[in-house]
Amino acid sequence: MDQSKEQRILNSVSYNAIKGDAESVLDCIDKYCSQKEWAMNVGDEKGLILDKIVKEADPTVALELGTYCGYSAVRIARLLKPSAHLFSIEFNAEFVPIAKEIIEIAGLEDKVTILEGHAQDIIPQLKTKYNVDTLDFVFLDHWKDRYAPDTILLEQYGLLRKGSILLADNIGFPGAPDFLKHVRNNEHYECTHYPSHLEYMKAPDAMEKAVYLG
Ligand SMILES: Oc1cc(-c2ccc(F)cc2)cc2cncnc12
Ligand SMILES: [Mg+2]
Repeated sequence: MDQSKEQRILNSVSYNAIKGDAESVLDCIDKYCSQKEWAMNVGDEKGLILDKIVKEADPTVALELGTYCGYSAVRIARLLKPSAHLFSIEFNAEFVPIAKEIIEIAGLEDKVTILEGHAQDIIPQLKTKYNVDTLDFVFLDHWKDRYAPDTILLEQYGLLRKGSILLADNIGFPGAPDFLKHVRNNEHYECTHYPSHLEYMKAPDAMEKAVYLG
C-alpha cells in the first residue's frame, strides 16, 4: 500500500535529522513541507510565536490538542524545564505512531505523553487518570469547531487556574469564530491577537492568546 504523506515526513526526518537534536527535526519537517509536500504543522513562522508564548508561560504542565506529526510537540517540549511535561491529544490513530517516532528522534520522548482519543473524552480524565492538577499552558491546534467546547470543558473540569495561558492556531484560516466569541469580551480572559501567515504559504493566518483570569 502506498505510504501516507505523514509516513513520508517521518521518513525524511528519520533519514535527514540528527538524532537527539530537536532543532534539526523541526528544520527537516519545515524544509520537507515547504519544498515537497504541504502539511498542517504550525510551521516556522507561527512556530516563533508559539516559542515566545511557551517561554512566557514557562509551563510545568502543558497540554496540546492536535498532535498530528508531533512538530509542535517537539517545538514545545524542547523549551520545557526538566520537571515539566507535555500531554498531547490526537484522535487519528494513523498519526499517533508517526508523532511518537518523530518525538523520539528529537530525544524528547520523556517530556511528552501522547494520549490517543478525542479531546472531549480525555480532558475529563486528565485529573483522575493522568494526575494533572491544573494546566499552565494549552496549545489548541485540532478541529476548529472544537476549540470553544473543549475550552469550556477545561474550565468546567477545573483544569485552568489564574494565569493559565491558552494559545490557539488558525484563528485566521480555517478560523475559529466560536472560540474568539468565547474568549474575547469575556471578563475571565485577557486576549492578544498575533497576525501571521498560514504555514509554508503566503495566505494570512493568525494566533490568539487567551490568559485565563480565574
Ligand atoms: O494549521 C492548520 C491548517 C489547516 C488548513 C487546512 C486546509 C487549508 F486549505 C489550509 C489550512 C488545517 C488544520 C487542521 N488542524 C490543525 N491545524 C490546521
Ligand atoms: Mg494548525
